Amino acid sequence: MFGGNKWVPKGQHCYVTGGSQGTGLSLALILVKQGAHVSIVARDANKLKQAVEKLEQARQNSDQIIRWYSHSLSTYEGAAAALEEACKPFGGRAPDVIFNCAGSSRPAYFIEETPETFKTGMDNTYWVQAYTALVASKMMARQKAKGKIVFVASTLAYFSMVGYTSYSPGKFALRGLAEALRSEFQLYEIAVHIYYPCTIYTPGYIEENKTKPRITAKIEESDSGITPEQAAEGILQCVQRGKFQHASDWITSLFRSATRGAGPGDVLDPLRNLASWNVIELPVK
Ligand SMILES: NC(=O)C1=CN([C@@H]2O[C@H](COP(=O)(O)OP(=O)(O)OC[C@H]3O[C@@H](n4cnc5c(N)ncnc54)[C@H](OP(=O)(O)O)[C@@H]3O)[C@@H](O)[C@H]2O)C=CC1
Ligand SMILES: CCCCCCCCCCCCCCCC(=O)[C@@H](N)CO
Repeated sequence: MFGGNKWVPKGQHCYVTGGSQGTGLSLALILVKQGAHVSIVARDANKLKQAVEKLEQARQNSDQIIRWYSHSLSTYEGAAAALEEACKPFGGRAPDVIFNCAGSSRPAYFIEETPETFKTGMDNTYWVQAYTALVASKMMARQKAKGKIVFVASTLAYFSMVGYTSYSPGKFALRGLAEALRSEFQLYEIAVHIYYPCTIYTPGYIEENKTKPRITAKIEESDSGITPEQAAEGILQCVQRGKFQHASDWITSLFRSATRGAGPGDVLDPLRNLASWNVIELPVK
């Protein structure tokens, strides 16, 4: 209760999806520096190789297993193959922690979406994390392993706005999944966490800005954003503080406390609710 059992990465197998760049790579680096075994998964093999070179430079001891796996995680087959391969060096044992960082966003006006782009939006927000949770939890339950599963959502999993019709529904869905799993996985002692970042200055952010409607970018100016290192620290804090849900910025905390769902709140929520009671509608007026 008083933080006595802080999770320590050293010697743990951390499975980091989206670990080839941005937030996932920053997280992988922190974990390697703290002595963890780290497996990173993404699609582009070249980026993965380069990322592993960086991780190797941060290695703390010769026992650390640091590997990359190239798979698309938005299909069940890809998610299952990636996890199976990554567990081989550990004798097939499930990872201690699954960090679901993979995801991407392609903002646009809704009427510009096609059935394909609209569906890809869901693949790269919801399925890209949900299938990994499914294969990993089957493995953990079968092995009676008390693992941890962490999701990375977004401020846009608490509220949505113009430009994000192909992105925020999938992030909202991750929230629904995490809340259900938090309840259900008490059966297996698998811990579930979900982190809600605001804007993160990453390669993915540069990419999404190429299609972002100007009005969307304008509204986002209220959010000062964080670095991938700060986001990685936020993800780690979820696990180390044993927090089911966590955000690193006040705007996201405001939206969380105003739309609380089934997760536990904190003592500042009543104050936040007072503060957000009228302002929260700003972006849609
Ligand atoms: N940047 C931001 O402003 C915000 C980001 N987020 C969320 O945070 C997470 C990290 O974002 P960010 O750091 O910007 O990431 P980046 O866009 O910079 O990197 C995304 C990573 O995920 C991998 N990836 C994407 N799609 C797939 C897929 N289908 N299968 C396997 N790997 C995939 C990419 O590799 P590859 O393409 O080679 O597969 C890459 O490693 C994402 O879930 C994102 O939605 C949330 C709020 C704000
Ligand atoms: C007093 C309250 C005022 C509230 C004003 C509204 C502020 C809007 C902040 C939007 C933040 C979006 C962050 C997530 C971005 C994201 O997930 C994408 N970059 C996708 O990667």
